[in-house]
Amino acid sequence: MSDASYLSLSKLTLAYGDTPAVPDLDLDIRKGELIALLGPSGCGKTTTMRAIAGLMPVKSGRVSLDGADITRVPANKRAVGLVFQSYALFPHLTVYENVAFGLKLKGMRGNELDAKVQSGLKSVGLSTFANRRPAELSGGQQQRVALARSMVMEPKVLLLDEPLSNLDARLRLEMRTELQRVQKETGVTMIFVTHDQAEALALADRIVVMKAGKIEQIGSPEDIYSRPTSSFVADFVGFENIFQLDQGKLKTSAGLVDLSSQAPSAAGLAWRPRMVTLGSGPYRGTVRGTSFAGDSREYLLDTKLGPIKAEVDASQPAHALGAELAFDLPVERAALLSRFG
Ligand SMILES: Nc1ncnc2c1ncn2[C@@H]1O[C@H](COP(=O)(O)OP(=O)(O)OP(=O)(O)O)[C@@H](O)[C@H]1O
Repeated sequence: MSDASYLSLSKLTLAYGDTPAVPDLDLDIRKGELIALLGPSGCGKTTTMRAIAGLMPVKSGRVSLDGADITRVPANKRAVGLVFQSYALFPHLTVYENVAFGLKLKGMRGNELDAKVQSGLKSVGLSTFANRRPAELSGGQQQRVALARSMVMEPKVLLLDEPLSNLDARLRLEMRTELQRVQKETGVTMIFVTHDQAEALALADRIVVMKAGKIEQIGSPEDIYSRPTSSFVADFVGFENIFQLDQGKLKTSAGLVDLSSQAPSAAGLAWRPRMVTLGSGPYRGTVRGTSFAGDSREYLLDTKLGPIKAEVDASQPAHALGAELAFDLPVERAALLSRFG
């Protein structure tokens, strides 16, 4: 095992009966990494997590962890923790008893048990809530109990399935920081599933973008945000102006359109709205829609390239609906897509 493959999925194929869900997946995760599995509904995120946890039979391929093949090892013998979106706390047990539950099953008792539970509660800031029951806690606090309950088991890998999706916006931000802190403090390898790109960008060391059971791109948050390599990833992370290149020109519904400078070698180009130059350039558009977003203003333009979205600083003079504007899609600012469609 190298450092780069603490948890390794090799040619992993997963199916529900005869319906394939994940074909031939390869993924290597380093010890101590915080990984986000990101992708639209149905792309296979949960299925992949279930296979790592041992809750899904593997059709073919291999899962290895810390140098051992765990493909056929039962879930409770894998040292893999799982935190569900619904927390799954025992309602009749106190916070303390919930955190102690798994340790007791392992036979831990007395002072050793007490010390572990106290330290688990402390690590998520819930020491003073030990005697409450789950129903007497906020969603964020319940999530912390679920986290503490998994962490005290000292898993080699902790899997979190949409861990923040049941929380309101403020708690979500709070728990993001909390998750990151616990992960950095303990150094546990964490994989979390999300379909929220902002969450993945904010939390992860590396993001794995999945599409239809396959990995579309793996990279740092900066890579995924700024350098998507396919039109699918570009679209998923908020690029709006996405074009296929054909003979060095932009392919549009009205035919091929020249670029404003030499075409790079790529299958396609993509621009975020704020990468579009508004007010000068070789193209013309008519303002069809405008929306104000505090710091910026977004324009929807009707153009011969099709609809173009541009975003400018709100301090710039506003343009009225129907105004004719020049614009540019600067080639040097575009994301270069090596795969289109
Ligand atoms: N119990 C099941 N039986 C049959 N097919 C299933 C089952 N669970 C999931 N699938 C299928 O497997 C594929 C992957 O589903 P999975 O739940 O892993 O996706 P996901 O990315 O986690 O989606 P979501 O974000 O909606 O949870 C989908 O095509 C889905 O329809």
